[in-house]
Amino acid sequence: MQNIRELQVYFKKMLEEHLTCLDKDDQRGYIDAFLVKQEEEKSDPNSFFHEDNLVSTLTTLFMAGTETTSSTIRWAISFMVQNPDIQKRVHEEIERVIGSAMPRIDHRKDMPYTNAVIHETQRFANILPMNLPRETTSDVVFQGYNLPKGTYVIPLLESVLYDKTQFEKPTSFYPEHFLDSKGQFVKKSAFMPFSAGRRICAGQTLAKMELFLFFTSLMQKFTFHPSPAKEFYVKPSFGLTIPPIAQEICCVSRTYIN
Ligand code: HEM
Repeated sequence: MQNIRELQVYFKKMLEEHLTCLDKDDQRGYIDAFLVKQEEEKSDPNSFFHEDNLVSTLTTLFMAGTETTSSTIRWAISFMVQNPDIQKRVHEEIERVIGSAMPRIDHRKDMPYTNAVIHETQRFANILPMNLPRETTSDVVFQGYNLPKGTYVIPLLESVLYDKTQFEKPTSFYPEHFLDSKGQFVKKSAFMPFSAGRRICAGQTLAKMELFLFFTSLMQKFTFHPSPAKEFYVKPSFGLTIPPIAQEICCVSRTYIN
């Protein structure tokens, strides 16, 4: 998919296909539910349920929901290559809790170390350091500062994710940030890669499930090593979000899996 325009053309085509076999008593998902609502409200000129909004929300969901997760997984793999001891502990936990079964989301509560590694990946990778830009819709007084209506606001997530009053080793990859002394997972209020407040990431729950399932599935099947031919670096690149730079790595199949 080259750009937003191409994506929109693709979604418009998809809507036409959905319309040809739409059954309001057997809705297949978001698009069908939206189209049924659109039909119900077609006489209302102020309805939000029209084609432009459907294409726009689909484009937003697609763009917000793909690169974010894939960049985070790329960081997680990079951190595993860079930290073989941490990778080994994740493998051990997977062997103990999941074995060769297919990873499921209910495994997560029994996998504090892996969960901490994923949280630490999101904290340390910091893929949206400047969040999404926002604008005040009315005059606001925030902590003694006047922000007139129309003020451009860039909440710096990085300032929280790397806050040394909240994280013991903010500039290191340190999964223990999310573990207590007994090795149990602990939540941190400063863990804000999804932002906070009313405009917090709409896909947060889905993203957390995806990250756990994708990461454990990859780690169950592979051990990740640096390529013997090239030096391995963990460095940020550029993009809509911030992924790591592209690198050659070796993915060695884990033999205990049949
Ligand atoms: C690692 C994965 C993800 C991260 C780190 C992430 C992070 C964020 C952040 C920081 C925002 C801006 C919130 C704000 O303005 O305060 C955001 C917005 C949003 N995200 Fe995510 N996101 C992720 C995955 C997803 C997924 C999987 C979806 C859906 C499929 C999604 C859908 C959205 C949408 C629709 C918004 C806009 C919300 C709004 O403006 O009200 N995100 N995300």
